[in-house]
Amino acid sequence: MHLLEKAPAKINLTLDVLYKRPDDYHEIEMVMTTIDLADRIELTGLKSNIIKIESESQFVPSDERNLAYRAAKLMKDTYKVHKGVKIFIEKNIPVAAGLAGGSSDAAAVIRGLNRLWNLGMSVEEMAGLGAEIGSDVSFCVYNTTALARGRGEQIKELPAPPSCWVVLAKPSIGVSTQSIYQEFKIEGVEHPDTEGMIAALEEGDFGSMCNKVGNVLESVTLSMYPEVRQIKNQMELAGADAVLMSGSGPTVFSLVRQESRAYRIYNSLRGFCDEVYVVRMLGYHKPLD
Ligand SMILES: C[C@@](CO)(OP(=O)(O)O)[C@H](O)COP(=O)(O)OP(=O)(O)OC[C@H]1O[C@@H](n2ccc(N)nc2=O)[C@H](O)[C@@H]1O
Ligand SMILES: Nc1ncnc2c1ncn2[C@@H]1O[C@H](COP(=O)(O)OP(=O)(O)O)[C@@H](O)[C@H]1O
Repeated sequence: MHLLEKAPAKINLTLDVLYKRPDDYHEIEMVMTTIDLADRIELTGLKSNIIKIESESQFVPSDERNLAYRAAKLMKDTYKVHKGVKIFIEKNIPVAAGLAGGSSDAAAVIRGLNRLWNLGMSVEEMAGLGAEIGSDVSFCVYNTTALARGRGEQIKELPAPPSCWVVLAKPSIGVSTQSIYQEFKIEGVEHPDTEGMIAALEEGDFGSMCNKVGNVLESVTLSMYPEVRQIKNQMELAGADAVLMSGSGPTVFSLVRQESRAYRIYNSLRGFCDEVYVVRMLGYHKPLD
């Protein structure tokens, strides 16, 4: 048997750090949503009891370091499944970019194997298992717009953002999430208005959503990588309605109401940034005026 799962990227509309925990993780609060830039995961049942990873991308490991492999292994071990699977990953999401590509692949494998092996898991069960792989995997299992708390694994679904354009630009550097959290200092931090962002989504208010974006990790990554600041400045100059770095970076995104302006930003960035995308938000809330 053979099946497909889409694994979309996420962006952070907010990311706040509340405190550092004794287990060395940070207690966080973030509003995230999925966008129409996705990896494609193909699962094929195998008679032999192995997990095989295939991808044409040179950037993802094809062994047990791959988060998709770890998801399949965890599913097999937890549910004592004595069957094999081949996982083909069509990689479209930039790697180590703050877009949760690896986490989304892992989540898609969990959703897909739940179907392939008829395990009957609920979304909550799949998200709980996903949390054992990484902090962003639970959100990716839900594949929606949500408030994530704890170390990222406590998920509360929210209404989808008002429909708009998203321009993404990733400079040609990879950023280690761990190193950004390590450099982060809580003293003097300007916390984003998470409640205000939730209210903006509930009201479907595009302008208010743009006013409330904020990410406390942004200044850490901007100070380490000047090219990220350059992209941010360029997007602001080209007329974005809101500009923010996603996750620990280095991808920066613009939210834009008008399609023509989204392409103006896209064209203004292509000169000095190889990876630029224009996509839409996923999910539908309310059309813009
Ligand atoms: C910053 C965020 C925002 O969505 O995403 P990305 O930039 O990676 O997309 C997440 O918090 C990242 O999630 P994820 O990449 O799954 O993190 P994990 O693999 O669990 O952890 C990687 C490392 O980040 C740090 N970490 C992660 C989550 C958290 N709440 N506190 C932390 O301090 C820890 O040092 C950990 O060792
Ligand atoms: N399926 C996968 N796709 C992308 N990266 C993966 C995957 N499996 C493991 N990785 C590793 O995970 C790290 C983080 O990748 P990714 O999830 O793309 O970034 P981020 O957490 O910044 O959104 C990379 O160093 C990469 O080598």
